Amino acid sequence: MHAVIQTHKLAKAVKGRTIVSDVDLTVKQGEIYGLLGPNGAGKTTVMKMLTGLIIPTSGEIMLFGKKLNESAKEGLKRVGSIIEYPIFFEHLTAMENLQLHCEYLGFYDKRAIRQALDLVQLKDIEDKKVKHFSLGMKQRLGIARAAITKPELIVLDEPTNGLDPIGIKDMRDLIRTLNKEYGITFLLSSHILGEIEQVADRIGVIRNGQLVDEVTLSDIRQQRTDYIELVTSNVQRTAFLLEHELHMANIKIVQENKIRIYDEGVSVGQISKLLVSQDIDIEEIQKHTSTLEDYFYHQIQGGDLA
Ligand SMILES: Nc1ncnc2c1ncn2[C@@H]1O[C@H](COP(=O)(O)OP(=O)(O)OP(=O)(O)O)[C@@H](O)[C@H]1O
Repeated sequence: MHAVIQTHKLAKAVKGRTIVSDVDLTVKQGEIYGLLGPNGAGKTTVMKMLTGLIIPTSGEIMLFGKKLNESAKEGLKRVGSIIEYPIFFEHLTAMENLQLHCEYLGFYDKRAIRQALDLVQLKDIEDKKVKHFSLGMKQRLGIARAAITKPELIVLDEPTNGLDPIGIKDMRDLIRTLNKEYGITFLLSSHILGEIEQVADRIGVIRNGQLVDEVTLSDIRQQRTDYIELVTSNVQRTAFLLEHELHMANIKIVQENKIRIYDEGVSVGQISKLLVSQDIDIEEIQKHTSTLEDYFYHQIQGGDLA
């Protein structure tokens, strides 16, 4: 599939301190890509480089297949973004804010403004000043502003930061709608796995300024393995019984008194019943499910992923 963003060894150092290094990131057309990492990992810095707000110290950015640099910023016309917090003129209405933005861009089209406001479903706000908007409404207005020029890519830095659960769900629905119905590719960032996994197709994990992994959520879900772990003083006989009585083929003795059963379709109850009937002591038996958190915890050890 066509790459909307592709970076090669992207790096940024500020006053001699490296904050982002060696980032090879690919965002494909039509996908929702989530950049996941703890606070301070470098997400904002990467997004600022991708949207031309700061200049990389080294490395390369390809935007829509063309190099992005100081003298070649064409690609940015196809990008809308909210980096950090969306700032508006608080004493003006949504419409007035968007009009000013369009004038600034040299692109004045009242219909486009109306469409953008409709797109984010901001209603009954004709006379309302932005200072009376909730944070969720401001985020929506930010997306409307980013969407005015009908971008093919929207970059959102922590779009759910500070929102309440309903606001978070609304934002997620909005991103999905814009992605599915308008084919807009998204690059989002978050430090909360639970949020990003509900909306992203693919996740890039960033830690200490480096992209440590890039995975699709469906791949991780397939890799997830569930097993039953059993502690007993008689592992040999237990293994024998499981194989011969319950016809299990996927058993592993992991310690002298511990067995893991990876076979599917067998319950803790069935196993307990068999072993009790054979007078085998069970010190412990438990089903383990490796979660997405487990997966990412290994990627971001010591991080504050929620
Ligand atoms: N202009 C700058 N000067 C000095 N340090 C900076 C600058 N910009 C970013 N940093 C530092 O680089 C690191 C990465 O910052 P960045 O804002 O990209 O992280 P982040 O992952 O977006 O985290 P957060 O969600 O907290 O913003 C942080 O330690 C930050 O303090």
